Amino acid sequence: MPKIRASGLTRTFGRGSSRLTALGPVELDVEKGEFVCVVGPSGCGKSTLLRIAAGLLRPSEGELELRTDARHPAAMIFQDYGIYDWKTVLANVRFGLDIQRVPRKEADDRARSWLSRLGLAEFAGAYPAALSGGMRQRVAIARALAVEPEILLMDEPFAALDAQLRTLLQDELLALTQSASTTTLFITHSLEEALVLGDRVLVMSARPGRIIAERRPPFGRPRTGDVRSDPRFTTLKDELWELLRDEVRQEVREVTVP
Ligand SMILES: Nc1ncnc2c1ncn2[C@@H]1O[C@H](COP(=O)(O)OP(=O)(O)OP(=O)(O)O)[C@@H](O)[C@H]1O
Repeated sequence: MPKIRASGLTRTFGRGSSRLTALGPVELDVEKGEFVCVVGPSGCGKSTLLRIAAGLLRPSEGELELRTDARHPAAMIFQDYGIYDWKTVLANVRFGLDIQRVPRKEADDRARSWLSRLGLAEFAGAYPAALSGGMRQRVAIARALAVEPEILLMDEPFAALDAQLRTLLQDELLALTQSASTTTLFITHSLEEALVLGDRVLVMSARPGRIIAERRPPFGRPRTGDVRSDPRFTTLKDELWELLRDEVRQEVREVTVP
């Protein structure tokens, strides 16, 4: 049984002459423990897909089903971190556990243990304003992983970070999701990122976004960031870009030609 299944999933926005089909139809199965990356031109509906998966938006047609049990929910990480500035780092990481009514002591212990895994132990009592962008993003990751989610939904979580930090966090995410067998749906603009992280990379068309191709990077599991220097890496990246180029052109044409 797949952990995520979309069938005939479509989303439109607006009405009448301003009606716009943003996404679909999308057919998608993500198996337990699989890491699936989605790439596609700007505006093709990637975030819409993820927001539907997170229950923040409803499909217009079709459905998207997440199969989790109550103890291991789905967690979502956005590009803009989504952490609360008025809560300490520890309280931010404990947030999902508090919602799940995990007893205080256990929640504290679990939150602290995730903070130390992500190198943030000494910042437990700090407020997010005192942290760098990379540290804030690690708080968001710790918060999502602390609930031990069965499914992790990530919308360009590293897009705002510099290249070095991004590489570092990709490697951390690889290690964390592999050790916990988390099922992950990950949106990115970066083909490199998709190839480092994904068991599968799905390529979406220009709007309305449909899945037009799929590639399986031939790097085994457990995997580390070393795959970046694998000769097959560049070949695959070129191949993905080949698939994507026409879609990006189409999107640019739509934006520039009224
Ligand atoms: N709430 C909304 N109301 C109206 N239109 C919307 C809404 N949300 C998204 N759209 C439109 O739907 C289309 C898809 O948007 P979406 O944000 O899902 O694309 P995306 O692939 O994530 O884009 P990007 O890569 O630039 O982040 C866009 O044309 C966008 O303007």
